[in-house]
Amino acid sequence: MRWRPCWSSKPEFPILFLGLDAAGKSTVLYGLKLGEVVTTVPTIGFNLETIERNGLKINCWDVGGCDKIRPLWRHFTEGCVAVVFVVDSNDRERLAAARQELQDVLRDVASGVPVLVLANKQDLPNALPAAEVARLMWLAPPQPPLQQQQRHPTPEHAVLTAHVSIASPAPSGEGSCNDGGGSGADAAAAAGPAPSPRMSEEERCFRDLMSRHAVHVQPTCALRLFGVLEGFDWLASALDHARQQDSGSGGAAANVNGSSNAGSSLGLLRAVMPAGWRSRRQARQRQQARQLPEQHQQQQQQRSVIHRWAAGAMRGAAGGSHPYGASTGAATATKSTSSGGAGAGGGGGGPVLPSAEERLSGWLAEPVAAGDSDDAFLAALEACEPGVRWDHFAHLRLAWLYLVRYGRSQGAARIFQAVQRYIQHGVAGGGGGRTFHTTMTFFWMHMVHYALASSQLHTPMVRTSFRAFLIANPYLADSGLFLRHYSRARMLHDPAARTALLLPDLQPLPSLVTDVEARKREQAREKRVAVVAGAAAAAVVGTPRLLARAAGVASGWGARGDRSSGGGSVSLRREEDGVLSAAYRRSSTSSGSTSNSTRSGGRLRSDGGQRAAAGAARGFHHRLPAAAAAAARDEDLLAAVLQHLPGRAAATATSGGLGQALPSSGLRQQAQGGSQVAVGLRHNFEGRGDGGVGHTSSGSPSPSLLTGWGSDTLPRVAYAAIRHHGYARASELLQAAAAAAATTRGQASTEESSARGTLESPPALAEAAAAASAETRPHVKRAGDLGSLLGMDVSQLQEVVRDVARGIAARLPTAPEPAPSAAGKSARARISVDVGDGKPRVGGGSKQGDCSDDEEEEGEWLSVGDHEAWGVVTALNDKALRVDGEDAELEKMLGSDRVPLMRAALPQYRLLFTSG
Ligand SMILES: Nc1nc2c(ncn2[C@@H]2O[C@H](COP(=O)(O)OP(=O)(O)OP(=O)(O)O)[C@@H](O)[C@H]2O)c(=O)[nH]1
Ligand SMILES: [Mg+2]
Repeated sequence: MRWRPCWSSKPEFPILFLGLDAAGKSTVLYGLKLGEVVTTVPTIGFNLETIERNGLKINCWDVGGCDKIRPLWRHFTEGCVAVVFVVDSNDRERLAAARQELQDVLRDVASGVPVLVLANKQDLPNALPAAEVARLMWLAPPQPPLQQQQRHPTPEHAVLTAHVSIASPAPSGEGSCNDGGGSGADAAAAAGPAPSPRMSEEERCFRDLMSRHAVHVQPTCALRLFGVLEGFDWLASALDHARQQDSGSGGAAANVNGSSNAGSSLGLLRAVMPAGWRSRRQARQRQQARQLPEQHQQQQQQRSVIHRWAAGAMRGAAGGSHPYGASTGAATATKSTSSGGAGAGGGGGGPVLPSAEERLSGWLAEPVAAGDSDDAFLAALEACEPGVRWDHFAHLRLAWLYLVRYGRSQGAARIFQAVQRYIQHGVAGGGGGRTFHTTMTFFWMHMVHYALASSQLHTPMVRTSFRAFLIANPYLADSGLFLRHYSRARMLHDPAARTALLLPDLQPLPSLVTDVEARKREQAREKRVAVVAGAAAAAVVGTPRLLARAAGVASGWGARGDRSSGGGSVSLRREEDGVLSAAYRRSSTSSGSTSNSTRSGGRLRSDGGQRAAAGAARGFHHRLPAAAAAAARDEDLLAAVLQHLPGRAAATATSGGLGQALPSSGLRQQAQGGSQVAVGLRHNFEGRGDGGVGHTSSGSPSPSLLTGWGSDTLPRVAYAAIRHHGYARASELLQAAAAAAATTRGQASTEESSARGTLESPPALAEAAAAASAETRPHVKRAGDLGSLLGMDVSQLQEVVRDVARGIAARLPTAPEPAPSAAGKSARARISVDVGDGKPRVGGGSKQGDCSDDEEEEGEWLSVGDHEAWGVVTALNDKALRVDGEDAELEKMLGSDRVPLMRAALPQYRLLFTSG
């Protein structure tokens, strides 16, 4: 595409991220942008992100690498000032293909443009070292003639020997095939052709091409953000070098620093680019256009689509709104980002999908035939048996199955093969007239992939049950979903869409699962939490005064700590919206009873409720009865859950009858009781407006209620409920489940506090219960806002399913440390460091409980990522912190004599200290 100048005050550099599919381009880009690892799905089209460094704006174009998209690369080359080529070092078989693609694309890139090759995925055990990647890609200096080399007994030995011979002389940095700061001339010397009679024509050609560029091979692990910055340091110096050379030779490089013609990136590019390259390229394009008018026309179309997306992204119009509205649930997990710029705008809440809802309800209501297993379905499909179901349901199912079983790359290939083969056999849809549609197949495969990636983060069951997958992603049932991205003309009437992958012309397909916009916001807040982490660290070294001061600073209360007060505690609590509450509690001990006060937001309050809730946090259980946990059939699970809902509202509700329709589970009676409870609880919620149903349950259900709730339980319940009752009534059930969770929590609180003998008073219990039920309030409110639960649509139901499932999962007593990719989705961490008696005690666990009186203090809360929270818990417990902050800040926080102590004693964990 033609680079369009952006008249901003800062010079801009367009940089291209290229590489085969799944090499890690998007991961690298967002690692660079956010300093975090994001969850990706294949990029269909491109991502465009601006990174600002040292007063420079770098526009990074991350273009999808799958084979169907690679022809698009050339549209992006014009005007780029650097190429970042990402290689999967673990994918040995495709190194040659990667080299070929690099060669092809560099033909369209101006001479002198530096090329940074990232030998990515170095963390994988089979990854080739960067030097070996360089050698195999002909980026390292050529080997001496064979007769001068040792003969290798085995290929493995050859690789090893070659690796040593290349890597050892590298003068700067591991795996560098030429000096990072070196000029293009240096690179040319390294990669250029050498007088080797053994060199093939192909290699000679490649080396000749590469000799026009400065090249650097950098080992990276994008998942750990290792090596990436080093690579870009090289790139920066290479660009700098190019500019200096250019200005030295009288070029217009003064523009770079914003002097004459300031801000014109085009001016900058012209300064950086050697003269004449543009006209050569244009001439080649003209020639191609003459040769292949149709192809040219198609290219023009693609180009205009890219233009539109890019313009959207440049304007920041992408906005991050998810194309499927609320239906994709998890707050931190599912929004599309500025990927490719949403030229057509995301459309906010998105339309209700009545057809999808009906269709999904219909699918779920279908009886599952005895032999209808996933294996049987695939086997019949692969054997092209005539009777195999071949409709939208079947397409989704086959895409889901292949992606779950074979993963991203292999799965995609199998989907294409299966569909193509099936159509070729003429068995699809009664035969005749059907042809394979590349763009349509791609679209659905991508959407299934996206749905899988975004929902599995918080609902693992979507990987094991196709029906659960559908429930979690109901928008997929809409067979017209593609119309949100493609015009009819493009998808249905353009013959090119059948044979090639056309980019959507309305809005880009989602390519990132992580909500990048939210991440950016969170980062801004995370700065502040470092102070709290400092407070926690101070607690470890036993400095109550510093702890107090740090905590005070952290929450803007002023330094109130006092060594003589006997200390206090800092507690952090992460909320669903990513906010972390921080509270410093000073404690004073008198006559055997502890009376604590929490100073927070300028108010002093009793922390009785907090203590009660903290008890609930530690002792909280949702016990699912063994019968239910073992229930193989979803219907039985549903019935068991209904049976164990608290009985308080049984007397008040008579109209719901959710369980009455349960046809064949044999648990009708229990379910019936439960259904009444469900409705009753809802009424109760609505009536009181505060959701306070918890401990007052007159049915006094067993305190061992609902253990075994996992993130899969609720989707299973929901599935069964939807099957038997339809969406509307199922939503009531979910409300009830949420309420049950709250109720149980109240009971657990009682149980816990009585066991500890610390709290028996009803008000405290009430507080704990209220705090617990507050969680369900949003769900109820959401439903209430609709006017009637019966009006609840698919997307809202979906939201409830996810929210509640997440809530319940988060409450499991042994909440595991969140996986990196799941950060921010489900785990909520609570940390407390008590230094009351001068000996720090560290506590941590999943968040619940101590939220009873924090609501008003929201403004005072600090944020922290899950990793930080969990990291602090783990680290403090292990007594293994690595303090990696500015010495000056540390000293401010801890006193200069303590810095070495901290560093020595706590080597493992990184805490960034800021002064707040
Ligand atoms: N083990 C490991 N996995 C990585 C690394 N970098 C990326 N990945 C994973 O590789 C997969 C592909 O990463 P992406 O960033 O989406 O790859 P991409 O190059 O953008 O792929 P396309 O968009 O299809 O062109 C993801 O599952 C990443 O988590 C790495 O350094 N190590
Ligand atoms: Mg990508």
